[in-house]
Amino acid sequence: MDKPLLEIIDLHVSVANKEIIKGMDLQVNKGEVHVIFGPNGSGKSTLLNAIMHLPGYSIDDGEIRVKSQNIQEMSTDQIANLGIGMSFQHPPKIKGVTLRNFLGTINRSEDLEAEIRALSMDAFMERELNVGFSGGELKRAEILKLYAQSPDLLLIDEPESGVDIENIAIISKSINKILQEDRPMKMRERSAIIITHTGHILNYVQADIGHVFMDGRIVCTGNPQMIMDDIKKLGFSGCVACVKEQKDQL
Ligand SMILES: Nc1ncnc2c1ncn2[C@@H]1O[C@H](COP(=O)(O)OP(=O)(O)OP(=O)(O)O)[C@@H](O)[C@H]1O
Repeated sequence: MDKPLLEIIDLHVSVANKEIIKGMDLQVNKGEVHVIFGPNGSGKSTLLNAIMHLPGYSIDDGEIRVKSQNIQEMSTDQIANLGIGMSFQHPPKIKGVTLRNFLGTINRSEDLEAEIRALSMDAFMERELNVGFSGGELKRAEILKLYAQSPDLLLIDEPESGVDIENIAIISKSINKILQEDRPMKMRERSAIIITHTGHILNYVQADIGHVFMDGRIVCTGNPQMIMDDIKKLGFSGCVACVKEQKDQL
């Protein structure tokens, strides 16, 4: 059995002195795609930002292990070098650095030029990174960045927000390529955590495990499509009622 790619144990994270993640556990194994659903402001982005040790996110308790290594003392760069890549919900603009220069410094893929064309990013290569990019262009650039980086674990924050249906299909194709969807499941080396509001991405990217994240914790885990169907029918208030009912039965 391979070691888990990511283990999160009783994690507590605060931002601006406010506790946002209140004790959560998660394990991601090689080849698994996890999807996290949750209401606005519940702490989903905070989770991904904390895994990457971005500034402003304080890990107050608990542990994050990547490939069995405790990453507590590691910098964002060191975590990325362990094989974790993140695409942001709101990617930062970087003036003075072109998309071409940026990709050149991180590229580990063999066929980047083909993927630049597949994501229709040819015309953006000499532009400053994310400066003036539209919503769809930002997301295509983020996924191209992940493609170049070819990480073992992809952290994808809201790939479909601000993106039209055609672009979701283009972005998903690229995500599937990174996730080696052409291989039988057991042969896939890469994993992902995808945060989604609409669940639209599930029409294109096959997810194995779904989680509902509310008030700083995972409150439910199961089949992603079934969870999404329930959320569409009953809303997140339906999740609250379901979790309460299950607790009452214990
Ligand atoms: N730098 C910050 N300063 C103060 N509060 C912050 C900061 N960053 C995040 N928060 C707060 O932390 C909470 C969780 O935010 P987060 O972005 O993780 O939620 P989310 O579940 O990803 O939300 P959404 O679905 O709306 O993107 C929110 O209440 C947010 O206002």
